[in-house]
Parts: sequence; C-alpha cells; structure tokens
Amino acid sequence: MTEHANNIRKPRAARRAALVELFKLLKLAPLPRWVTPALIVLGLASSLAETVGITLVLLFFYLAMGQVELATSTSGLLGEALRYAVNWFHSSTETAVVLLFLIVARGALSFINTLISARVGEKINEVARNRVHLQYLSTSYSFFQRHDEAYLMEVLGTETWVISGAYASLTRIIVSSCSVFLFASFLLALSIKITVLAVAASMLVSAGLRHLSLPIQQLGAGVKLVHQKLGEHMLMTLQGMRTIRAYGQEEVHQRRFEHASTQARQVALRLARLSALVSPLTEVGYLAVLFLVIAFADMWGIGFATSLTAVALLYRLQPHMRDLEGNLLYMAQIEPQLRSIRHMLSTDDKEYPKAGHVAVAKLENGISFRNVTFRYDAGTEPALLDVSFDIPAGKITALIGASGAGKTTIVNLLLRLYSANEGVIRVDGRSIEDVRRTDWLDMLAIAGQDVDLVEGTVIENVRMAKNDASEEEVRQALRVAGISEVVEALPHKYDTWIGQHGLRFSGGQRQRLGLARAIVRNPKFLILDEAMSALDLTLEDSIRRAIQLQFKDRTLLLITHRLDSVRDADHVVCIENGRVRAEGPPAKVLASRGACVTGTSQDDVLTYRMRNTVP
Ligand SMILES: Nc1ncnc2c1ncn2[C@@H]1O[C@H](COP(=O)(O)OP(=O)(O)OP(=O)(O)O)[C@@H](O)[C@H]1O
Repeated sequence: MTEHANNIRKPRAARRAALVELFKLLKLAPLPRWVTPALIVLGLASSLAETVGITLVLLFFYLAMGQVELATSTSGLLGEALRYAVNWFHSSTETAVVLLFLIVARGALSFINTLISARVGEKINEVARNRVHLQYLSTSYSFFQRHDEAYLMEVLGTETWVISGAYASLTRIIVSSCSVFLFASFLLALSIKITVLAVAASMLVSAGLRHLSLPIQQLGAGVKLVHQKLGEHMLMTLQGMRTIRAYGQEEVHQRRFEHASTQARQVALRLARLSALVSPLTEVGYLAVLFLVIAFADMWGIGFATSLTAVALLYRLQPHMRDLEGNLLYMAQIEPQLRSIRHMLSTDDKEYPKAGHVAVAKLENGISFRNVTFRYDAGTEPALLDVSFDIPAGKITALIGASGAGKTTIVNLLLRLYSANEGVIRVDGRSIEDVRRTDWLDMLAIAGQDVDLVEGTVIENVRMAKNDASEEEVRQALRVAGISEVVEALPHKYDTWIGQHGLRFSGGQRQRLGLARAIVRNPKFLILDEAMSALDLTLEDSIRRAIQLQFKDRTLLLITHRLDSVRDADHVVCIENGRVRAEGPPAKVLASRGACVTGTSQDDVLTYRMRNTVP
C-alpha cells in the first residue's frame, strides 16, 4: 500500500511551508550563529563585486574608445560614481587589472559560500538520517505495522538527502535576493524612472512564471509517489524471490516492475520538461523587460550612456532572477519530502514503549498475567480477552492452543512489543510497564519458528543476541542447538555467509541457528515459540533435552504442538480463542477436552509440520 501524505498546497503556501519545514529541520543541527549572517555578507559582497565590475566594464570600453565623456555624461548617483572613477583610472589597462581582481574576488566569494552551504547542508542531512533511524528503532512496534516498508525506506534512504538540497537552495535564494537588491539599488542610483519601469515589468514576468509552480509542485509529489511504488516492487522482488520463482511469477513481476518503472520515467520526464522551461522562459521574460526599458529610455530622451548602463545592469540581473525563480520553484517541489521527514521525526503523534524505572536483575517468583485484554487495532476483535495465568520462575511452562489462539500475542506482550489494553502483567509482583525495559530484555531471549536471520555470517547472526560473545561461547551455543557439526563442516565455518534471510541453510538449520542465538545470551527467561517446528522428532527431542539441561532451574516458556514437550513441562497453560481454557499440571490440562488436546496430538504435529514445510 502506498502512503498518501501528499495533499498539494497552493504554490505560494507550498514555498512558505517548505521554508517553515526547512527552518524546523535546521533546528535538528543548530547552526553556528555566524552562518546565516556570513552567507548574507558573502552574497552581498559577491553581488557588489559584480555590480561594480559591470560599471567598470563600461568605463573600460569608454576609455578604450577614447570616449571618456560618455562616462561623465551618465546620470544619477551612478554617474557621480563614474565621474569619480574617471579621476582614478587613467587607462583601460588599469581598469582591466581592477576588473580582473573583482572577477577573482567574486569567484572566491562564491566558492566560500558554496563550501559553507554544503558543509551545513550535509551536516543537517546526517543528523536527520540518524534521527529518522533512531525514530524507527525507538517508536512503538505498532508504528511499523501501520506503515508501508517501502515508504519507510524512501524516507530514510532518499528523502533525508533532500534537506541539503533545500538548504543549498535557501542559500542561493539569499544570495540571489542580495544580488537583486544591489542591482536594483544601482539601477535606482542611475534613474528612478527606469527602475520603476523595470521593477513593474519584472514583477509581471515573475507572476507569469509562478504559474509553473503548481504543476511543478504536483509533479514533485508525483515523483515521490512513483518512487515509493517502485520501492514497493523492489522490496517484493527481493523479499519474495523464492516464492516468485517457485510459482513461475517472474514475467508477471517483471511486467509490474516495468510498468512502475515507466511511470517513474514519465513523471520524471514531465518534471524535467517543465523545470527546463523555467530557465528559457525567465530569460525571454527578462529580455522583454530589457527591450521595454530601451524603448522607454529612448522615448523619455534618456542619454545613451545612462541607457547603456541600465541595459548592462538589467542584462546581468537576469541570471540572478532566473536563479531566484528556479530555487523558489524547487522549494515548492520538495515541500512534500520535507513534510514527510518532519512528520517522521515528530514525536507528538507517536507512541513510545515505556522505559520503566524499576531495576531487575533476576526472576524469583515468576510472571503473572491478570485480566489481560489486548487488541492489535482499536475496534477489532481482541486477540486476548481477560486472560489470567502464571509462568512460575525456575520452571518449564508449556503454552498450548490451536493456531490463531493467541500464543504469539502473549509472547509479543512479554517482549514489550505492545502493551496490554486492560489488565496487568507482573514480573515478580511488579507491573512489567514499571520494570526497566532494558533490564527486562537483558534477562530474556527468544527463538521462534520464523527465524529473523540477517545478511551476514553465522557468527554475526549468533552474536546479535550478545555482541561480545567469545568464539567459545558461540561454539558452545551452536553445540547445544545441535548445529555445530553442520557449521564446522562448511568451508568458512563460523564465517560462512548465510545469504539473504539465511536461505543458504535449510529451514531446520535456520531454526537451530536462531536457537543458538537465544542460547548464547544465557538468559534467565528463555522463550521458545515453536522454535523447533521444522526439525524431525528425534532431533527435536535431543535438542530440547540439551536445552533443558543447560537451562535447568531457569524459567522456560515453550510454545509447542508436541505432546512430549507438554508432558515434560512443569506447568501448562492452554489458550483457546484468546482466552485461557485450562491451566495447571500437564496431566490435569491434557485431561481436559477440546482445543488443548487437539492442539497437541501427534497427528496435529504431523499435519502442522507438513503445512509448515511446504516451500
Ligand atoms: N500484527 C497483528 N495485527 C493484527 N492482528 C494480528 C497480528 N498478529 C496476530 N494477529 C491476530 O491475533 C490473533 C492471535 O494470533 P497469534 O499469532 O497470537 O496466534 P498463535 O496462537 O500464535 O497462532 P499460531 O499457532 O498459528 O502461531 C489471530 O487472530 C491473528 O490474526
């Protein structure tokens, strides 16, 4: 599903919103106080060098042609300045040297400006990227259930890069505005009439050009959506490679990808076409202003030298106006991206797991669920309803029940991926929400039927549970999980690359790697959620016994469909349709009829396994 957070604003509102979003994002990496004034001063200095340069170019030509009187006949304040300059520069060579100096100075100023802007922009990018990543790791787990993976990838992987572009654009807007201001001042110093005419005509051109804003901005939002769609297809191909090939769906997926890819090209092309129009249209518009000024200057009887200076100033003003228009349009275009980064970073609309404050280091009495009700989504049927049961410390508790009964939901609550809507879960008598989350998670480990192996080596995967585990600890954990011989026989042993999702290993081998990961943590509370469902019964028996031996006197929660495992347990809890059906010693629970028994018969085990081992 594609996220639709892209309501289009009016261009002016979008530009303003983009600037507001950018200023809010700039707070992420507070800028040194000198940055903005320095950028403005540099912008002004560079524009001053340019405007003075233009005046000197004219003087250079007048001197070279031996027509110094043209310089002195220029009107207004600029005329005064030229008359003053004539006293300083006696030859065109002297003027050329100063001109060269001004050109070099302008280049140096613009270089420094770009460097500062890039440095600040990249810093903000980095901080924003890190913050978004941290946000992903720290918000509630349900946040991810509500958001599209491709959208999350797009925001973190692509959109955070936009901020430096936005900042560069902002600095260009500052510099161009400084230039426009200085050029306008020089023009004003030359002739008020010409300035009024040029400003009025320029405003008309600018207003016309802004008509391009809305379509460009809409296409900007469109680019964001098609990129996201393309991302979804990429993820589907990479994550579903095995299924796609098993069902011969390559052609269908290629067709869908190509369709999304074509859409991406078309939208990008339309955007490029419109954006490309900005520059020539601006040029034509401002050239029209220039001709208008020439015509009116002639009509008003303004002298040649004054008209020529005005034309030179207006001509050089053009690129700055183009730059200003282009950057304002770019701001409108990237507003949706800036908005989604800010949305992702905002903390007001998100929930965070409670950190808890009570320190815990051991589990002495056990865990109790009391009248716990939990819904994954508000308004839906509860996955657990008024559930009360105990997991005694230092004992093996088997959690049984038919598929969909609510067993994994109980584990999810224990892992604090979610919080109960009603009721309370207690750890040694204290609410699990009050217990310090990090302490609690340090005490437990989980292995499940779906093993979340990550791309990396065997040893890296096992060490995910304990970063500083020694090689000996890893070896021992692999031994208890019954996988050490398999790993030792591999050419690269512990450094074997396990491939995407561990697909270089069989399902049962993957589960045993997951078990080794849980074991290496040496937890006080071990949860095995059908962690051996892909193993043959003999192997499962021997590993289970090895684990029980290693974790003797620790708290074990086994979610299983195996009758033998249930019989071996000290305590059994049977869940049916989100409610506790029975609880007590194995003999008592297994004697009850219904879901508790059908969920654990050997026949069920086989049916279950056949179902789960189909590729
Ligand atoms: N992330 C989720 N969002 C919404 N509903 C969910 C989610 N996970 C599970 N459910 C629903 O909650 C109910 C209990 O699911 P749960 O995974 O706890 O069952 P289970 O007993 O572990 O099943 P199984 O033995 O098949 O793994 C089911 O109706 C399931 O559809």
